Amino acid sequence: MAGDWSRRGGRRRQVSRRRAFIGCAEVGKKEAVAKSFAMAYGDDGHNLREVLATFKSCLDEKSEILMDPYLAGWKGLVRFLNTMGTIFTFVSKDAVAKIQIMEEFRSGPHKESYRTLQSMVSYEMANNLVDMKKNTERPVSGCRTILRLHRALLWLQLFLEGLRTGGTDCRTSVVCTDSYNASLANYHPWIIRKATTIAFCTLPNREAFFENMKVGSNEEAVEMLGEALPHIKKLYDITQELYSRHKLLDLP
Ligand SMILES: CCCCCCCCCCCCC/C=C/[C@@H](O)[C@H](COP(=O)(O)O)NC(=O)CCCCCCCCCCCCCCC
Repeated sequence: MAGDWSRRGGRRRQVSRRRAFIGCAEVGKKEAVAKSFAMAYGDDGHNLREVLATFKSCLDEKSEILMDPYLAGWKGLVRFLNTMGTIFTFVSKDAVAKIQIMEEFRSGPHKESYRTLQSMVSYEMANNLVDMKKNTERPVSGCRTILRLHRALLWLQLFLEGLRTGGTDCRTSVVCTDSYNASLANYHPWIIRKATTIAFCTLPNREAFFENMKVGSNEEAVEMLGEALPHIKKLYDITQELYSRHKLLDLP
């Protein structure tokens, strides 16, 4: 009996060790995933100056938009967003999901076709990979994924311009809401618009927002925005023209 017990005990210990091992493995995997997420999107003392400069490096000699720095710019913006409070988690999660879709294309069997936004459009159009009407069976295309980030780039441009030109008494939440209503809001259902505008109310005043940007004084922040904005605008305009030419601006 005792033998059984110890055997049973041993087996139980074995099972619990195995469970524990699987548990640890699961925990380990979860921790590894969380760690890699934190490394990619955590607040590693984001440097917004570098992030916005990344967008400047997107254009190649043919004025095509390089995918890698474009995605790197968005990853940097998400890192910054993650310092604005958990209320924006639903936003950063959506952005991360879209960035990861594009990173998969960029590391997949046709990665060269995704080197630039222009090559992506040509490849996906030529191979009939773009869903022109809502057909959930088909895999999500790069064109529709980038279109969502492209629309957000207009919001970013309007928001940064509003911050740059607003006076010291301008309210970040108002600038953010106005920029959102003039851009992304047109593509979001009521519930998303509601959640987003509520989240905007938690934004600090302009002074505190600039401080969180960690780019020096207010004057230095305004100067940095003035340097970055023309490049962001150029990216937006080139993408808008590309999508308009291929009638892709309304992809579902
Ligand atoms: C500083 C605070 C910034 C707040 C962010 C403002 C943008 C608000 C976007 C609201 C998105 C809501 C959640 C997603 C909704 C999606 O349904 C919707 C449609 O996608 P689907 O067709 O696949 O469903 N997704 C989208 O429209 C894409 C949203 C991507 C948002 C990226 C936002 C990154 C923001 C980075 C802020 C950086 C500020 C820098 C300041 C110096």
